[in-house]
Amino acid sequence: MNELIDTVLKEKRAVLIAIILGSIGGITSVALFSLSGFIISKAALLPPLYIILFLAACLKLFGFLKSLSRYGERLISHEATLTILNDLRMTFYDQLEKITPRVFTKYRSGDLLSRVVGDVETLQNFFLRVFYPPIVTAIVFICTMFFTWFFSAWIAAIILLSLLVTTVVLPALILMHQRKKTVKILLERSALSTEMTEFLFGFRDLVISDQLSNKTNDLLHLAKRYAQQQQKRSTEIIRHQAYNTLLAMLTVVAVLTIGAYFVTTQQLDGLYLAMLVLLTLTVFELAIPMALVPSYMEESKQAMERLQSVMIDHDEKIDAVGTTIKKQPFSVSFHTVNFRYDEAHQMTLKNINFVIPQGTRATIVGASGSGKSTIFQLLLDYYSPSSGVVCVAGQPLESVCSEDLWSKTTVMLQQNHFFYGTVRDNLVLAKDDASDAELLSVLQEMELDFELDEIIYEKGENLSGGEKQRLALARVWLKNTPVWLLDEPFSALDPQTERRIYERMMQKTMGKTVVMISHRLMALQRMDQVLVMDNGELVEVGHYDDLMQKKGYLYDLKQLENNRLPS
Ligand SMILES: Nc1ncnc2c1ncn2[C@@H]1O[C@H](COP(=O)(O)OP(=O)(O)OP(=O)(O)O)[C@@H](O)[C@H]1O
Repeated sequence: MNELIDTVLKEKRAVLIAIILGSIGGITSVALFSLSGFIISKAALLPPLYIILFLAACLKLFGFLKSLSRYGERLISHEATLTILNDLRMTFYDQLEKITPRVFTKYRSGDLLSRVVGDVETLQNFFLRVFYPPIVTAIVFICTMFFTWFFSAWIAAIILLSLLVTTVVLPALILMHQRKKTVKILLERSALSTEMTEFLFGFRDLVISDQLSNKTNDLLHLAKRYAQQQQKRSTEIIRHQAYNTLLAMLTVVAVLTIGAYFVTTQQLDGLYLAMLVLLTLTVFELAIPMALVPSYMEESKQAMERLQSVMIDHDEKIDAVGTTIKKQPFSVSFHTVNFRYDEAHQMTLKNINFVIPQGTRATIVGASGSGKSTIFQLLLDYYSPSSGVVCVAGQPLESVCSEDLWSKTTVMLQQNHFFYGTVRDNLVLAKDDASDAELLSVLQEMELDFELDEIIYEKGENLSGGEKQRLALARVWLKNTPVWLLDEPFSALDPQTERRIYERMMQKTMGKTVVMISHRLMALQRMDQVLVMDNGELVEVGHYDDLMQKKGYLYDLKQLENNRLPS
């Protein structure tokens, strides 16, 4: 909550202006209606016309001031709210970026989406309805009280008592009652968003496996539960508003009754009775929204806690400030590295040691599931080793700024994302200042016959597996930093295309540090080193010719491949 208050206080100027304008709006509103009551009573006594004209002019002035200040208050407060929400969303996103992809081990995409969109959106109520309106209401009430005091201390006391019940006692009771319900509504929204996202991701598989109607029913059930929660909340809000309205009406009746009594006992001039009644009615109208403060406050608190909880587990990563990598291309090394994924029962990497000197090329081979891609996960600082040290350019990775590492490394993973948009949009992600001529030349090198303005569907749905891979390779070509990490870059290509693009890659990466993961044991002799993984262990490292001569793991793998795929 303190963090939320700090964020709001960054907009001090807006807060102050909103309070001033809100107070002027409230006071002029009370003045407008009080004066109306006074004019009605005064007119009955047939005063000189100029007095009526003067009072009517004041009435117009109050009306004008009320509208102007209300407009100003809304404008300033909404502008500040949008800035606050923008700041919160950016901060959350920046922090999320630092802990991706490790954050996905605990949170699903839809849940994160619901937090970054829904929970942040919920926080708008904190400033607009919780933070400054009670201050405005208090100021207006205090001014009204002083004004009323001139005419009757008793009536002022009644208003004060009702004020305390409306703004303190009732909200406190509501808050106690509200807590559990607010938690539920955010959780239900999150559950719906999470399932909906997975539903969309897996839509095709659900259709194929004839599970669409089951999953749709699950979703409808979640949507119903969320709608029920929303309905419950709306009912609660209306009920609380009704309590306040009832209280306001009782106060008006009390003021009228006591005022009428004081008129009969001549303790109050009858001229002011209508004014005091209308004043009470107006000032309590301002207090009715106070009934919503507890539920909005609780909801904001829950939303903020949900945002913070994502970060709490990873704050050492968020707060880390690393140094930049000085050398280009840089070496890559693992020193006695052991690693286990959070949920895994056993070590995925066991005692891994290797050095890939700067400007050399290495291929990691091994059976599926032997831990090859996990080496990349650690190298890219997506995960930290359970023990041991991963170094780039001789610097331990934990002391390196991750953004610097990512910007200096050209990476192609097994799964590459394509966004809905043109071929150009998807390529310039790798190099935003690339000219059309450059993009077309890279497409040609990748043997892709695409127009730059051709549309690519979400996740590259309208591309073949091989086209996706070549488009991802085109990005690699464009980024082209001195260090390349490629995970199975040719697995979806036919052997001829693979050979041609492999050849181009070898030309392009001369003098660069390259680490490539490959299932196929093709052209390994052209690499400086081959690293052989088996069941999480690095079982062989060396030049292809030496390893083949040794007739160890690599030799066996090669024999297996030859037997399986006769040349
Ligand atoms: N995010 C994860 N959380 C938990 N376990 C994981 C995760 N990613 C991979 N694993 C497990 O770690 C082991 C090694 O996986 P990894 O992806 O590194 O293998 P690989 O050698 O690259 O396999 P392939 O050649 O099939 O891509 C596997 O048993 C896998 O199930």
